[in-house]
Amino acid sequence: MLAALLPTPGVETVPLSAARGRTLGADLRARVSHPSATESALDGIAAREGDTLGASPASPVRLRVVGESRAGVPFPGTVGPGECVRIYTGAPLPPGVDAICPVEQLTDEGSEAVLLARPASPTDVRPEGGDFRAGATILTAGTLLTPPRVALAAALGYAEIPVRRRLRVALLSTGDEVIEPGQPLRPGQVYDSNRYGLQAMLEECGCDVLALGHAPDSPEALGEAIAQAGGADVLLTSGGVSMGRYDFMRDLLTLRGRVAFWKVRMRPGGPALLGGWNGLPVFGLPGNPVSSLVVFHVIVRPALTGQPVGTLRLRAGTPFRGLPDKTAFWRGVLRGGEVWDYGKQGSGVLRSLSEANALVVVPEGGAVQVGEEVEVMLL
Ligand SMILES: Nc1nc2c(c(=O)[nH]1)N[C@H]1C(S)=C(S)[C@@H](COP(=O)(O)OP(=O)(O)OC[C@H]3O[C@@H](n4cnc5c(N)ncnc54)[C@H](O)[C@@H]3O)O[C@H]1N2
Ligand code: MOO
Ligand SMILES: [Mg+2]
Repeated sequence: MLAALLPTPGVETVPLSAARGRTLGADLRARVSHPSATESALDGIAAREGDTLGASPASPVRLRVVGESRAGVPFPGTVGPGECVRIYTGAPLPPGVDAICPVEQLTDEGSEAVLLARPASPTDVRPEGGDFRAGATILTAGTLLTPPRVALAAALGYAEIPVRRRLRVALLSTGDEVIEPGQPLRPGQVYDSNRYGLQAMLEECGCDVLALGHAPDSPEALGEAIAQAGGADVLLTSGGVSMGRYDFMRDLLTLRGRVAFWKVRMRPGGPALLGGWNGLPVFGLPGNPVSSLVVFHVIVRPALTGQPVGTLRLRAGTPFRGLPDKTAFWRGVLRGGEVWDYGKQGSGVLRSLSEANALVVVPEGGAVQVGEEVEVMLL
């Protein structure tokens, strides 16, 4: 799917402050080492380890204080036998020094420090390059820039970084009965929840949304609406992909574009479609509100972002039924380290999707008993 249909977006440069949620466009090598020098992890005094070995409350060790090393302001000299410097967290270790005694284990008498315990070095020393070394490739192209990775990019020495251009995704709701929220609702009509849910999911994964609004159930109107998607990288539609007389998406794409796949052995989301229209990839999501959002979660988002859906394994607190010919993605809730069936699994029950916090993946033909482990996607 990725190789055949989706464009590889170009790369642009953005300041680090605008990088969160973007995808890295090139490998990043460390421009510096971190730490940039071997430094202390504690506030205390730094000395030669050999001078400190016997220190205990019963036999304190006295060392002459010859200066201090602060973060960013190293001690300029060398520390000799019987000497020490005051040192602070992040400050470079002066030459000759290899042990840190924290303030909690010494008395500072001004010109002398009295050590009451033997330092627990080398754990309190952070070696130069212990996090990363200058020149090493630390972040690779295609990586999603989470907040810790933005911080890491800054630590590597980058003020701006190459990121993949945001995908421009056109979004179209279909259905004669589908109307804008806020209007009076006649019996049989439904507010357009898919448009807002899908738009929010697209924004969450860093896409620019081209809102095409809504088209009624006619091939002509659908064709006209789809033609408005020019300039987008991908089109997402919802509704009209199943078996009804007024479900036109598949026929329309078969006649005027192409269909790469229609129907996926999953529930919800069974009638999902992937096709093309003048070179534009088209995801036809089912109209049922839960189905469209679950297909987005399981298929569309990984395709758009290149990021696999993370899963974990949890014990089932309730049984989960399986389906003979489909993988089921049941709505679940996490409770006491287990996952429980939310119930109300109908594809139109949007409220249960909003209250669930997990999709429980039950493989085709399987069923899960209480206490068994099951694969879970967090929502
Ligand atoms: N005979 C069969 N019938 C159905 C099958 C099947 O295999 N055989 N599949 C069912 C499954 S599974 C699903 S899922 C739905 C998919 O339906 P469509 O994609 O054709 O969607 P519509 O018919 O247009 O609408 C279905 C349902 O969703 C509501 N809807 C549509 N758009 C929106 C929107 N933007 N916001 C909120 N709700 C929306 C619509 O009113 C309908 O209730 O087909 C089954 N049928
Ligand atoms: O597969 Mo449909 O999506 O059950 O409702
Ligand atoms: Mg239908």
